Amino acid sequence: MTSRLIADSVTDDSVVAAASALSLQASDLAAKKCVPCNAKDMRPMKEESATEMMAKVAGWNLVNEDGTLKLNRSWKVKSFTKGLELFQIIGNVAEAEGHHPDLHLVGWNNVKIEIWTHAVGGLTENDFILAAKINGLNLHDLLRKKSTT
Ligand SMILES: C[C@H](O)[C@H](O)[C@H]1CNC2=NC(N)=NC(=O)C2=N1
Repeated sequence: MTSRLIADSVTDDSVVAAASALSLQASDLAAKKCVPCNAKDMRPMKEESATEMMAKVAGWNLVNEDGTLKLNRSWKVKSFTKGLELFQIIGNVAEAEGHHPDLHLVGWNNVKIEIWTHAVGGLTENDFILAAKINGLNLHDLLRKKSTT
């Protein structure tokens, strides 16, 4: 499986600059509700549109995994149990939205969250809504300092 980083909202200057201008839009995104993924007309987002959306989800990466666009973000947590707590907090948001991330906890304290719309095999606005909602969570007590990678 080859995974190619396309853009991340931390190091890409143009995205960071846009992010400050769009930070208001980020909260707009977090206020939206995910829609059921079984709509027949649902199509995966093009890479260009996804890249434009990255400014609204600070800290997330856009990757292309063998043709499937995905969002991901990693953190180091303070302990294995804090990692499980983080999964539960994010899981509650996912259940409320009816839209779910892939949760990885490896090497006891390395958390990686991947989000994409499985029903269409790529990214939809649902994925960005979920990422924006996750960004709105207070995970401070669970994360090791300097834990966003
Ligand atoms: C009907 C309902 O929207 C689907 O079962 C949902 C559940 N959660 C989901 N989550 C994600 N990430 N992708 C999906 O396609 C998906 N489908």
